[in-house]
Amino acid sequence: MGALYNILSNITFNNILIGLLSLTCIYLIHFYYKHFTRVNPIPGPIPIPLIGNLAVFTSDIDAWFWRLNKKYGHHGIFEVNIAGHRQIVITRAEYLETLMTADNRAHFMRSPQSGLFGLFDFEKKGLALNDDYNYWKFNRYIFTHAITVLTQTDKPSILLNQLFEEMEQYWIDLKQPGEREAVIDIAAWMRHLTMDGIAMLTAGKQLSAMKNYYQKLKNEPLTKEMFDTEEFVKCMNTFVMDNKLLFVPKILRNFPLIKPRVDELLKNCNRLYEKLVNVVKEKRKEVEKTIMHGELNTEEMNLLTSLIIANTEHDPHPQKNVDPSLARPMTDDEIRGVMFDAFAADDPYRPITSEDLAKLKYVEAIIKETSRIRPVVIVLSRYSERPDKVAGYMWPSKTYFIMYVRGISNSPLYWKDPDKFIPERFYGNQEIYKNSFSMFGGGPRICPGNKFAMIELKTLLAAVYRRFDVELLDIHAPLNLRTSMITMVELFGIQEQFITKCLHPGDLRNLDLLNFWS
Ligand code: HEM
Repeated sequence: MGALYNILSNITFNNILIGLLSLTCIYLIHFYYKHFTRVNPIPGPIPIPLIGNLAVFTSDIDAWFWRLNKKYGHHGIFEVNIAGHRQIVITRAEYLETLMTADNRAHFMRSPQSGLFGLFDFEKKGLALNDDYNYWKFNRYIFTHAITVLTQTDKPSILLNQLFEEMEQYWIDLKQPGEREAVIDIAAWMRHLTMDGIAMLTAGKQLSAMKNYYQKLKNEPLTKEMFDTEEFVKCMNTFVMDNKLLFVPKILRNFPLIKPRVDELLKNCNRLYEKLVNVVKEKRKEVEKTIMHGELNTEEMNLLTSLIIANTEHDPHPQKNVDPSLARPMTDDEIRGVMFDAFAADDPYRPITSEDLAKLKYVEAIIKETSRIRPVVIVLSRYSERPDKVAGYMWPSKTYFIMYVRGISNSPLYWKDPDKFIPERFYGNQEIYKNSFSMFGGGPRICPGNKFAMIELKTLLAAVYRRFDVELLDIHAPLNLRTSMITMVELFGIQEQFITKCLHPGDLRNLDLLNFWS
């Protein structure tokens, strides 16, 4: 005890400083030693310890990947480092085969829970960020089943037609008397319409997001309902755009510049979770009541009801010979996780029927060509659980892979004149090079909402262009896109503080001009 006291009392400030510097030096030497002796060294920017490549956090991810692909992507593979994790970026369609194969158990997972993921309760919840294989499989199984049942009905297109009609009325009303045209922020309207649609389809619940947005544009006095809905839309938007923070290494969580942003995102997420869990609880009570009165109408079910009764004795579509670990009902929190995914998954009237939709092949080609040039999801990630050969190299387990979807779908290797907008590429019997177009990803984690999303996109595109003559307000204005986990048109207004800032259509820059057909 005395010796220890002697040692401690002789430590000076200089000793502490030297100690800290030595530790930092050892860490740096260790980091760069590991970097320069890594398995399969391939080209890529040199990482900074802890952070990796700083550009991930400071610049637009889409523009960053585009630049890196031009510099390093020629051989079909390069590497980056995100928050201390080496990531192998694949830029050739032919190298995706192994990562996209449905039964290759080596690459089922998207990424292990690292960075700050643990704070946000994604572990074991939902699908998109769920990285516990067994829980993901359970959620995926129930969600896919529920959404498949829904998309086999006419419900999604009937609902979208109704929503479009509602939006149309607001647009016409926003037009000044005597004018033939109005300036409309299409991106903001589509976001509100999507929120209304998802709320209706998932929970059978009126969110009135469009109505409230319209009232806001009309400068009508705030009601609690308007405030709650706009807050929900704003919270979702904040999560989708600010989720880069999830990759910040745990050790930096309390750093002065990072802490307030993480706290804000966490507060934001918790607000969303609370709202969603309340919806689930309410719906569960309602379902229990209808079951008690023998009134459960399985024809009229929405996604939430399907999720609540899945694997219970009231499930109208029980699956046979199911792995017993998949045969239990979902908890409220698990349902909340799946609903969160459905809301966060972005995309954006004689009513258009499902037969009409099947015929709209050219509209589908336009959607695909737009998505080829500017995919919503520019990169897909996978994490290997076992050693495997990818892009000609043997990789150990626990390797992170990134499939650079935007680079591949714009590569002259697979597309003639890749910069040109040619929907005909997807029309008729044109051959598409395997894995060179992955709008909805591929393999076991392919987007389970893909059919629903296509119905939504086709219905809305056809409905808007059937009724309106659409022109860009400024054809030369740059595309106002922002990429986090997904690429979106930047929304004006929703990013702002709702109470302090109310926008008039005239305030909006870079928007769409609609000439009404009168
Ligand atoms: C234009 C619309 C959409 C696009 C472009 C899109 C695209 C994607 C992509 C690329 C993935 C990753 C797939 C992979 O890793 O291989 C994904 C995953 C997912 N999407 Fe979509 N999606 C859209 C709409 C939707 C909708 C409307 C829903 C729900 C109703 C949805 C639910 C999901 C879920 C839950 C996942 C995670 C699946 C998993 O990890 O197992 N998506 N989506």
